Amino acid sequence: MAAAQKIKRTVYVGPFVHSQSLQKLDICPTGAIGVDETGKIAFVERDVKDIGDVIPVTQKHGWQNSQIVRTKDNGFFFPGFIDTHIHASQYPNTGIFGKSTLLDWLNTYTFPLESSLSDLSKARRVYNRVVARTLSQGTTTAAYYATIHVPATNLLADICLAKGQRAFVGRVCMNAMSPEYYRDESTEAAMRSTRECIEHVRGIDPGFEIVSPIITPRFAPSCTRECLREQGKLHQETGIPCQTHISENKNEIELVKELFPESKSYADVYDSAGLLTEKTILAHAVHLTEEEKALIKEREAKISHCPASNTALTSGSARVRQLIDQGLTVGLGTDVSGGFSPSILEMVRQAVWVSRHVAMSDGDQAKLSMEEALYLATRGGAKVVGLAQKVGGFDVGMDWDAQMISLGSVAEDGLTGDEIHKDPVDVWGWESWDERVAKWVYNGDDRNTAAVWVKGRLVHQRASFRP
Ligand SMILES: Nc1nc2[nH]cnc2c(=O)[nH]1
Ligand SMILES: [Zn+2]
Repeated sequence: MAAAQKIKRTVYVGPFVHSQSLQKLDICPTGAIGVDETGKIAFVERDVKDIGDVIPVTQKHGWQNSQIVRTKDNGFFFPGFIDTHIHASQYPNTGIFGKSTLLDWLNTYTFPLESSLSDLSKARRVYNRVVARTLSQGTTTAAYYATIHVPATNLLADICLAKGQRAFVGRVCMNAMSPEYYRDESTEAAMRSTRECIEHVRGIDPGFEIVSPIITPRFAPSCTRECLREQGKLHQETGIPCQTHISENKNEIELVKELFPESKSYADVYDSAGLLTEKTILAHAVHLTEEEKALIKEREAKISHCPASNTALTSGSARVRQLIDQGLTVGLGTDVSGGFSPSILEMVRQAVWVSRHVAMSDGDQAKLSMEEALYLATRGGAKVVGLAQKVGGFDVGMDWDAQMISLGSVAEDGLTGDEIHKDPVDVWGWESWDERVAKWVYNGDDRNTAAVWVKGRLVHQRASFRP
């Protein structure tokens, strides 16, 4: 059964920051957020006169005997990050990509590693670590690709539930153009395995409250038409979300044209199979045509922007400003291990940098601001995974999927050698709140992530954090 954690009513006291809109951050230095026993946000107070004395707030809401959790050291609460695209199975290869590009990278680095997770003890090591690592970096929701293996995929779902990370866990379907040693032997076999994993998740979390299955055709080249169609039928019958890759790399696009000459486009291959819907996550979308963008918008399919991966594999620079301006829904993805980091905070930076390079050729309007990239990492990502009403911000009625950021004490003289390593950010005391957030975005890392909650449950904390 789902880890139905009974939790205590808690008031989270201190500054909080979350996206108000795509362009605007809502920064509230004097906040108090009440989270009830089910992990839902019950109230949000913005003008706590003395955050040292929250009795008046607790009395106002009749929450006298609730637990109090305070920020400290120039800290603030921020919504949990949403990783809309990550290959849990590829985690050991993080940082290993050499000078490869997608299609050779798959054969050289990726298929060998993924196929080795048939060894369940290896899968256990990899999956325990990638869930622990991403939680430590504030990722409260992740859309995971596993491998073709049923036991290992079920294990990933078990680990996410046990550790309390919200997750979409996808058994990868690939019955074409894949190595003999690593492929589904037929459409029937692929669908049987996928259904087994869906039923496993239904068994451990019947309401998909924390862990949900997700139908995962790897990408068009690695599935026969029949296999794509069967997954499309399953997607339409069950309403279970689906994730895949699209238009990442120019050679891949040419390959799809050769393999599916009857289709009008890459997006049309998925659409013809019934895989292009409002519950579909399309990773990359670097080289979409105008027609494809219009079709994706019409189907309300979602986009996962994976800046680190697109740069590492020289796939291209996604025109995110254009995608947003044309009304497409965009979130961020680490795309480990095409991407070199499991950190969504790093993806916020990478999305800003990729947009700067686009701007150097397309003009300033292409630049993404820090605020916009943080929106993509939270509310945008929540829309991509279909949880926009539940997570991504601090609104009453949402779940407390949150992280406490601590920027450390104001910089003093006389730090000893080792102390300088404690905090990656130097705060001087004269910064505005906007400036503090900017310092976290551009200089911060997991050393600043003091604690992480999912649905009100404390799922990660640093030793320095005492709830
Ligand atoms: N980046 C990336 N693109 C893909 N396209 C198909 N499979 C993959 C993968 O594992 N990573
Ligand atoms: Zn991917």
